[in-house]
Amino acid sequence: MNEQKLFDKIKRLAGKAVGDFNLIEENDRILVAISGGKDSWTMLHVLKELCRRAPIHYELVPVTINPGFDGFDTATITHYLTEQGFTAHLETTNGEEVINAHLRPGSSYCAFCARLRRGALYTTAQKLGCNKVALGHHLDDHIETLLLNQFYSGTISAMSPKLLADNGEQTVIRPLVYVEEHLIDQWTALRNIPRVDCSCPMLVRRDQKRQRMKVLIEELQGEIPQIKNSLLNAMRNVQPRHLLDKNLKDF
Ligand SMILES: Nc1ncnc2c1ncn2[C@@H]1O[C@H](COP(=O)(O)OP(=O)(O)OP(=O)(O)O)[C@@H](O)[C@H]1O
Repeated sequence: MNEQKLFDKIKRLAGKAVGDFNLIEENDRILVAISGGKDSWTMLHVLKELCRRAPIHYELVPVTINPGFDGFDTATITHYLTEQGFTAHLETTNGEEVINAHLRPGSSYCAFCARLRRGALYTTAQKLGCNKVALGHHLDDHIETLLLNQFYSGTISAMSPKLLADNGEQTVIRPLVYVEEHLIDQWTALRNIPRVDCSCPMLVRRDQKRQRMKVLIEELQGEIPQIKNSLLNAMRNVQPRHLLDKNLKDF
């Protein structure tokens, strides 16, 4: 597929998610969370294009949380945002210091860092008058989380495409929920989109459990070609009657 066809496909899938879950409404001011990685850049391009053609009015406000790790390349992020016609909002946190001081032994560095970042995103959304926060999680992220939670946490849950944040103020949206990661990989490579990583000292050991889920799904895909769609459908087709949760059913 060429660059345009790939982008059209990604845009169609994101547009479907926006419609299915009512992700964007009139006069929304959406904080678009930009890590500098492929997923968030793709989300920004798609939302910008959908915004251009939308029958309703909404605004996009890209925001990057600088986690404070040495080497985090804010210059590339600012430059690319400016090139795309946006103003860069950078918020610097002392993430590394907080993590080093408060992370309990055995807890996940990445998960702790993500929680801190989420807090910083909500605070920034409030400061900038944004009622929504858009995150770049794609279909593979959703189904990996579904498996991770079953295998390691003993819950049947994943990530919602639309969820009121814990602070009760902002709504988190995930417009790439239907977009497979390989489409994003291919499109960002063809389009020469810059890739900035978080420069975290744990980067090489990062998310090993998630990586395991990724490999497992890839392995099974040989045998079950529709596995990703099937897992996506499982999240849309919960049958509490056939589960064991006493909170969902009287026994
Ligand atoms: N430093 C950050 N500043 C702002 N938003 C962030 C930051 N890091 C992550 N996010 C948001 O959270 C989403 C999920 O983060 P995660 O660390 O899982 O990234 P990822 O799957 O590698 O995505 P990406 O390719 O965008 O980096 C990102 O797509 C982005 O929207």
